[in-house]
Amino acid sequence: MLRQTLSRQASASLKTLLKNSPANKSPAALAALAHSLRVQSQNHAIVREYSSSTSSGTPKYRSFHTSDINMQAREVPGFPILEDPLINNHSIPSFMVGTQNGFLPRQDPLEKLPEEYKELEELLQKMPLTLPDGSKGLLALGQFGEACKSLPQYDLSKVEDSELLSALYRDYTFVTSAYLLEPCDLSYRKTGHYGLGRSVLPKNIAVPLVQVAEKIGAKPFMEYALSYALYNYRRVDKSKGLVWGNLELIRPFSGDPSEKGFIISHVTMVSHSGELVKNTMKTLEAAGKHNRALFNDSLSKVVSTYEKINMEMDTMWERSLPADYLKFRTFIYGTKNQAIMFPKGVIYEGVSDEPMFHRGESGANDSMVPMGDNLLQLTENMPSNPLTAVLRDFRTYRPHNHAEFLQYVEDKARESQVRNFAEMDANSSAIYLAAVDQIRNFRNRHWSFTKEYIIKHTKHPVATGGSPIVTWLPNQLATVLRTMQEVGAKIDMAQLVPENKALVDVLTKRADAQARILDREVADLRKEIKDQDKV
Ligand code: HEM
Repeated sequence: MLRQTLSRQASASLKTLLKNSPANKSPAALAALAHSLRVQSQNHAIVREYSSSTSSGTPKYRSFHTSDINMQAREVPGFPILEDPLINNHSIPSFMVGTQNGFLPRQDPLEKLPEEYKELEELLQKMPLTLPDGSKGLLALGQFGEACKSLPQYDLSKVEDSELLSALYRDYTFVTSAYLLEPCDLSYRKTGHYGLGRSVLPKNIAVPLVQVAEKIGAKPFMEYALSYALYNYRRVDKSKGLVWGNLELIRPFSGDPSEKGFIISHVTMVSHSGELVKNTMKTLEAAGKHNRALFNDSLSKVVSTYEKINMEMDTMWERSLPADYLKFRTFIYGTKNQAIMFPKGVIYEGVSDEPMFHRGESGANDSMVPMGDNLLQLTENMPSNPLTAVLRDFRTYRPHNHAEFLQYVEDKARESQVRNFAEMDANSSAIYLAAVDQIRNFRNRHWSFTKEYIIKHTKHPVATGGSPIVTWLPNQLATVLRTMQEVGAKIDMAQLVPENKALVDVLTKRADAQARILDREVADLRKEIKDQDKV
């Protein structure tokens, strides 16, 4: 009944939106809008429920049901993707997959809160370890927790503007993480050990945070896309692009230039994701229709887009220095699988007496690599083990529309048998191998980041997202390398055009060598860092 009512509300809002919004003319935009409203109505029905199970350590806050949402989505053919980001629309969610905005928000993030939230805005301005004028902020002085006491408990129940909701969610998650992790940061800077975080989130923070999280269908804790990285940039010159040099952070924790480099590098990479989405959809369509020429062309474009993204990623080394990472990392830890900081989770005062546990902010919640994993059917080639279960869990920590889209790509690739279709033709196989190699390139560089930015500086066994630091990333990288070996071994080299022959030769040899090195590295690091089988 509730669902029917919400559906009726959704279609009424759809009519109003279509009437008022001249930008919504394209069929894809209309389909996406209709879909979003159905999803919104569906989500409202779901996210308000709380799970009763707590003793097992499962989060009390219940996550959404992808399958329910998919049932709704079947009414439109394929997955509705925004061709126009509808930047003037403040009703549909800020995060909706599009061929222009990709996985970035439809509108640039709201930079400053309206006057009625001035106490929250001022608190955030004074929060960072180092303020823009070089002086010490509240976190450096250990005064943030105390300062939170004077924050009014705003009532957010009437807020409906999606842009404002996104900004409030971002800002409350920043306050929450700073509040909970301030003691850990102080302790880490003094002793090199994190110690206990705060275990109770006061109600003037917890209640509005949960209100806004419910409204946008998110977990009430900092997320990669919805707050820390993809909703945290501003263009210096509004007429210029999303490029390094034209982007600043909205909310820093530390104010260190390396923190800005770390976050903004994610944004500049994701700025290419629209192109990736477009060609992923074309590849799926081509495989479904057995259209070899379109398949080769669109999958080649997927490869060249990942190349751009990987080149952008490589600039991380100079934009954010390995020696600086641990200076700002403390604030992005989660409360799940963090036995040292949050052994009993966190109680949200005024919301529930049961503790909640959430994974911390992590690039694992970015959607570009999961989309590639699903398109190339790598996800289903992952071993069936607890580490792969963590990968699945990470996929619930992102905007609903991204999660649904990833599910769609996974289902569609399986239905169209993307890998088999590629393997039926030697030259398509070579392009498929090149696409998997881009995912290898990403994961291999990423594994180097993890060794250089983290493992060299701390023996803390768990990453910010709550995964075991030595074993989790190699679980996926090893799958990629194994897939390359499997595919490479089946290619009939005599059928390849000369450039593909050279390519296949290089890619398969490199995959063999890297697989051997990775095994050795993991075995050695397991001796240095404990608890690597705990997930
Ligand atoms: C200094 C740079 C970086 C470091 C030290 C780093 C560290 C990590 C760690 C430790 C994880 C494990 C998950 C967890 O948090 O529990 C992770 C996962 C991940 N990160 Fe990063 N990261 C960096 C940059 C990036 C960038 C720029 C991206 C781009 C979007 C990214 C995307 C990912 C992805 C996709 C995963 C999941 C990996 C997989 O599926 O195998 N990371 N990151």
